[in-house]
Amino acid sequence: MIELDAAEVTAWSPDPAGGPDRVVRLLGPVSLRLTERHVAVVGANGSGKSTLARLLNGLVLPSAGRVRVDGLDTASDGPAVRRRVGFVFTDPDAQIVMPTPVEDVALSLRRTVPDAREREARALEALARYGLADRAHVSVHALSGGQRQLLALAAVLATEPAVLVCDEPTTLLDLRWRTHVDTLLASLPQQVVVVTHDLEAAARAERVIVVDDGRVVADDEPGPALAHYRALMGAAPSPHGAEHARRAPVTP
Ligand SMILES: Nc1ncnc2c1ncn2[C@@H]1O[C@H](COP(=O)(O)OP(=O)(O)OP(=O)(O)O)[C@@H](O)[C@H]1O
Repeated sequence: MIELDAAEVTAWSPDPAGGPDRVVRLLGPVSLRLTERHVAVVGANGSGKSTLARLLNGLVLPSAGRVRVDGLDTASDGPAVRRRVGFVFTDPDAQIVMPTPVEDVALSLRRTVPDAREREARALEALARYGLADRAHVSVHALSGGQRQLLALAAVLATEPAVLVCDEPTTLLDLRWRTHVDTLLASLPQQVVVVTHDLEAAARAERVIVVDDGRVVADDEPGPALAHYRALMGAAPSPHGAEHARRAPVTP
């Protein structure tokens, strides 16, 4: 379980008026218990979604309050937390570092699988699982954007994290790849927390957290949470009622 207790993130920021740097609050205080298998985080640009996502695996540490994953504190147990919580960035190029897919996935296994041959075999298995078997030995530059995002996911998932946090994993993808990655994320056995601007994808989560101006302003099932977000953005309600569909009563 992920627990945030009055977690706040502050940073030093230059004063636009030319005065001394000031401390600005980027997020919080936020208190949450995340137990659902699929949680979506939505909000305007610059609202604090990435900051919240990064708190969950210790990429960002709280300036005040605490963040714990299965009882492990992100501030004092960072490496153990990062073994439990995998993180996928919007831009796969931010996390692909090796020349070929098989080497890249193998790199992510370096701590858990000491034997190089076993590591390569496990990397090939992971690539096959995510539909990249025939791309295992090509240059990563020969992969499409969608294939690169799949590779980034495969490399993280190969380490078998208990939780996967994805920061806008489909923003750079076309509709076909977006659907593919969304379907993959929905099928994973682990807890998945996804930051997204895709409200249809958010509507399929069990819980939606709406962030605005560094605060959680709604935290609910998709219907009410996304209605709140649309109202906040001054957007018209969903024409298809997409965010209500999942929760519609089922009549026998
Ligand atoms: N290290 C930092 N120092 C100062 N300000 C920061 C830092 N990191 C983020 N910010 C600011 O904090 C705010 C929230 O940023 P964050 O990246 O969490 O927003 P976001 O909701 O993920 O935005 P987007 O949808 O555009 O990715 C922004 O105004 C950003 O400029």
